[in-house]
Formats: sequence, C-alpha cells, structure tokens
Amino acid sequence: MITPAAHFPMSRPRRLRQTEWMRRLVSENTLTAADLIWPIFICDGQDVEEPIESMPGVSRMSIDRAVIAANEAANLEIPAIALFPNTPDALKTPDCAEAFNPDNLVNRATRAIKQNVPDIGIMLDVALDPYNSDGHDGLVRDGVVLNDETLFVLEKQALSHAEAGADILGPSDMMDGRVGMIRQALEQHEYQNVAIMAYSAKYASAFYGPFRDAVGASGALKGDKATYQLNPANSDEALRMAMRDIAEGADMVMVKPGMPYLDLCQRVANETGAPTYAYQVSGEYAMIEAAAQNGWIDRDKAIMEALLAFKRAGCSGILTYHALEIAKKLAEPIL
Ligand SMILES: NCc1[nH]cc(CCC(=O)O)c1CC(=O)O
Repeated sequence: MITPAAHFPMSRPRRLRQTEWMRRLVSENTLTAADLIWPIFICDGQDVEEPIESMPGVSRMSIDRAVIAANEAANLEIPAIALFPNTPDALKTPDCAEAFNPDNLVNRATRAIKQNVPDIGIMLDVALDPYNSDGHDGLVRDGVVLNDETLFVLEKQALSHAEAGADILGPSDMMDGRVGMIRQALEQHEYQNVAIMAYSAKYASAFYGPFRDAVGASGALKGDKATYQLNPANSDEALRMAMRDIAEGADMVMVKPGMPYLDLCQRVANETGAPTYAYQVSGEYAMIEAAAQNGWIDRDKAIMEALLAFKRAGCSGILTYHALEIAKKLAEPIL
C-alpha cells in the first residue's frame, strides 16, 4: 500500500474525468450558439462571394448572399451578426461622408436583412476607417487624428445605422466621448432601444491585419492607431475605459483582441458586472487556420478550446468568424 497523501486515496479527483458523460456533467462552462456573434463582410454586386486570402473560409458577400447567410445563422439560433463593409476606394474620402450616407453598403444590407430575416440582431460598427482615404478611425488633419471633430461624424453615422434598422451599435473608433455622444443622439431621435456594445478595451494590436485587408483599409492606413487605441501594456486603463463607457450609456462592453487579452476579459466582466464580449479578431482566426493548414494543430479542437476560454474568463459571448461553423457543430446530436 503506497503511503497515502493528505487525502488520497479517499479523494481521487480523476474519478470525475474518466468518462465523456461525467466530464460533461461536471463541466463548469459551456459554449452554445447563444454565445456567438458572427461578423460578416459585405461587398457590392449580385450573387458574389469574394474569398479573403488572409482569412481562409471567409468571403466578402454581396447583400443577397448576406441575407441567405443571415437566415442560416438565425436558423442555427445565432443571436446576432455584425456587418462590415468593403467600401469601394472611390467612396473613401478625407471627410468620410460615405459613413453617414443612408444608402451606403452596410445600411442597404441592414435593411435587406431586416426585411427578410427579422429575428436576428444586427450589429454595426461605428468608426470611420472603412470610409476614410486616410485609413484611420477618425478624421485626420496634418497627420493628427482629430477627436472632437470626429465625434460629429460618428454621431451622423450612428443615426444613419439606427435609421437603417441596426439593433446594436459598436463604437470601435476609440475617440473620447463617442459613447455619450451616440447615446444622447439616439435618445434625442427616439432610438431608445438601440443597444450600444462599446469597444471599450480595444487595443492597438498587430492582430487586425486580415480584417483591414477584408474591408480594404490596410492600403490607406499610414502609421498606426496608437494615439487612440489602447497600449497593450495597460490593464487598469482598460477598466477605466469600460467604466466610462458604461457611465456614458453603453449597455455592453467588448475586449478586443480576445485571446491575447484574456486577462482583460476576466477583469472587465468581473469588475464591471456588465455583459462583456470578446472579439476573436481576424489575426486570431488566421493563426488557427494557418497552423491547421500546416497540420500543426487539431483545427476543430483548437477552435472549440479557444472559444470556451472566453466563457471561462467570464465573457457573455464572442464575436468570431467561426460562428456559423461552430453553431452547426453544436446543433449536431451527441452520439
Ligand atoms: N475600427 C474598425 C475595426 N472594427 C473591427 C476591427 C478589427 C476586427 C478584426 O480584426 O477581426 C477593426 C480594425 C481596426 O480597428 O483597425
């Protein structure tokens, strides 16, 4: 008989790991379709799907294809989709006027999806980069990203999205004061029920490259976004941003990128008590896909493990480009 440790053999924690059903019974966190928001890239045209080279399996979709995709997502009980436009270069200008054009690509897509798939939520970004010939999230003058002048454009953009039927606005621009400005404008124009998911803890990250390709912003961007996105070294500052955004009228807050900032997911969820979402960004998606294509990781297991990590950290949900695929997997019966 081996010498018993303090509690061994009366206590054998491995008893709860021996079978799949037992592991399922004692799981502390679960992933369901209700946890997923699906980001979708929209492009001009009819019956078009343009593959994005740096995001294998992800394509830009024309509006008619996006309606079909939204319907598929709704049938899989994905609560919401987030639409991002690939704006033609000809419509990108220093004043970013296309951002608040009521008939811009993403507003037209929103109307079409709302008309054909009324039961799925639509989230729209509020930021100028897809419409900006300078590539930045705000107006630029003499190389400086202007905060206060940008707020007035963001307000018009937000109202055009609310008018188009957006259910959630996602201010991803990181200008100071934008949440309060948008919330006040929504109230004044009787859009009291349009929710705000503020990109509160949004970092100046190297993980956005594929997205910028997808929306056509990478070519225009000169320099980086460090004068408005957060310093990756900072944690307390992100908490202050989340608290500020909630005080200004945000209903939900986001941490972005996701896995490189899992500590912030836990801190923001625990310390704000607000619904907290992680954005598993394009670079995170591309890393999993590239490693899988090289046969270095088990793709399906890695995707599930990464998404479950955000739930374990306390997130209410995840924006992920894997959403549709995972919702299909979760809908399959357990054999
Ligand atoms: N402000 C625009 C915006 N909204 C979402 C992302 C990135 C999403 C991703 O990488 O998947 C970006 C790019 C950026 O901030 O440069």
